[in-house]
Amino acid sequence: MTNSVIEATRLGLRYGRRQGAWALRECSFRLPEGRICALVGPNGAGKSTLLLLAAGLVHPTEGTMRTQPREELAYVGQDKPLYPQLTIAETLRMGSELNPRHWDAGTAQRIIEAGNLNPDTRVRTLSGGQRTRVALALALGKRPRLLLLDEPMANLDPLARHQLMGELMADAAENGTSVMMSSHVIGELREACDHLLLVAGGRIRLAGSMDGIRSAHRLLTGPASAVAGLTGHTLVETRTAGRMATALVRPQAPVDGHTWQTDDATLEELVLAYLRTPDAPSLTLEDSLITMGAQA
Ligand SMILES: Nc1ncnc2c1ncn2[C@@H]1O[C@H](COP(=O)(O)OP(=O)(O)OP(=O)(O)O)[C@@H](O)[C@H]1O
Repeated sequence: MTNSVIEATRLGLRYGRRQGAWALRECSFRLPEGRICALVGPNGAGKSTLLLLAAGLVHPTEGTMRTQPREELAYVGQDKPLYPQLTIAETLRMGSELNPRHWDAGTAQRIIEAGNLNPDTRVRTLSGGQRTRVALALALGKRPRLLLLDEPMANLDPLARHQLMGELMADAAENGTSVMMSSHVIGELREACDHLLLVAGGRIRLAGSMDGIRSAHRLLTGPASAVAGLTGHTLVETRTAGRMATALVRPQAPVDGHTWQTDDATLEELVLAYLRTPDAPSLTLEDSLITMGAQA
């Protein structure tokens, strides 16, 4: 089995001492090394909390989080703390001084140049999107084994988003970097990511390789009267319109092809079906299951 870069076992976090609600509860999963993982879920699902735990910036209330040591991981949060009075060049110099053994000046510089940024510009004069680029240059320059990104592209225009995502993914592929990245833009994740973690209400709903999760599901279209006959399969969601129904299922046996038209579900269809149906049974694929003896 591939090494894990993250292993969460019955992980839970409650903000505040006693009365606070649980932001995450009973989360168990592993992230195999080398994956680019999309972290998806509605507002308040627990995505930022999970990334903070993976970055070692907060500690679990219960359970365990095995992750990478500080010098092997880079975390870029939503607020991108940079020193406003420093220039871009000074910011990168600070990065190299803080990471003397790992620093990859070429990569950091390439990310800055690709955004046509002048290294002598002060951070305080940069736009939100330009700051994102500097924060990513700093993170990638660190040459991390695990890169954690909390909605990294949120304030970028669509073109800059597409470009920076391309640069990020090319860099991760070249260096075998494992990435966990939260975003609400499913289209961008579908292109870039090969692994999925869907969180809702502080719980893991789907975990595993993107291909594995997609091939575990079928979208069925057929007569509404036949829905009752689907009990042999794991039913995620059914929707009826007049006499017709669509059903997202995890087939447990061959599907009756005379009754149902069978299609692959898109990533959007899968995510939305699970979010609309909080009671649908969760799925953690084997590649994401915590097993005894696995090493983070
Ligand atoms: N510092 C905090 N103090 C108290 N509660 C918090 C704090 N940060 C987050 N929470 C709560 O924890 C839960 C999970 O929040 P979190 O920010 O992890 O969600 P998220 O999935 O990242 O949401 P979004 O998509 O809106 O960024 C929410 O109910 C939120 O209100």
